[in-house]
Amino acid sequence: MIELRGIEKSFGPKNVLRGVDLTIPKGESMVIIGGSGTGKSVTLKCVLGLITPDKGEILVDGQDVTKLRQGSSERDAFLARFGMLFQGGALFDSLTVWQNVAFRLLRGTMKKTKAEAREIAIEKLRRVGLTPDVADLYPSELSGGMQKRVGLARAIAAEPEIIFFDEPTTGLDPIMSGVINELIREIVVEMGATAMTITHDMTSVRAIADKVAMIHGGKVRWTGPISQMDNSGDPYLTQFITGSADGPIESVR
Ligand SMILES: Nc1ncnc2c1ncn2[C@@H]1O[C@H](COP(=O)(O)OP(=O)(O)OP(=O)(O)O)[C@@H](O)[C@H]1O
Repeated sequence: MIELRGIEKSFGPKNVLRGVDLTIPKGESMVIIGGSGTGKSVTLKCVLGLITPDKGEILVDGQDVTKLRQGSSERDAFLARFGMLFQGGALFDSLTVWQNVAFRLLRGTMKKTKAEAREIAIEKLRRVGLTPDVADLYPSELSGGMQKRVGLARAIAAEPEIIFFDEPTTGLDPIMSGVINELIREIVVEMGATAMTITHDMTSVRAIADKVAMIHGGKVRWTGPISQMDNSGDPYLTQFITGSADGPIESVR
């Protein structure tokens, strides 16, 4: 379970987060939506411990993330429980596909032998629809959609309890986006993982979410099950999901 309580974060005069409260129960998939620059990435970075909030608590299974010291063994053990699919895949160009997937299995607390790591990598590649012959290729030899699959295989390689997806469909065509969304949903359900996703893509929201949270004005404006999103009665949420220029959200034209 992930709990954010009263998270505040400013950068200079800019108050980005003004008291974000959010609970993601164990095994649920929460998708965070909101306009550009509303603080979705800042929220995610706070949970990952990459940004320290000015105020508030972030509890992951009761442990306060904001109190873990950089570089401490507690923090390393804590991060080992997370899987992450970054925007754009973020693969290492100089490593082969299987070495990318097995990245965390080749070093640190999860270190396995090279042969074991490669075997797990190939099994995870298969899970995301890639055949073993791609294992020895380099990321630059793959299409964008295949690179996303490799990123997904890497995110699940260490069997994390919690997975983060940052804009998982950016840069993909609508059909490939649909395939990736479906895979994410299947894998999250199958692993019983707790998932937190940031996206602009409403198709992703509908495919991936159990629950949705909309961030606006530095706070969670609305949160609820995906089934209630279309009839929330909240004018901000309605404007956002329908992509309308008219409504309470100011748009710069
Ligand atoms: N390290 C930083 N230093 C200064 N300002 C920052 C920093 N990180 C984020 N910001 C500011 O915080 C605000 C929120 O940024 P954030 O990236 O979280 O938005 P977002 O909701 O993820 O947007 P998008 O959907 O466009 O990715 C922006 O105004 C951004 O300029």
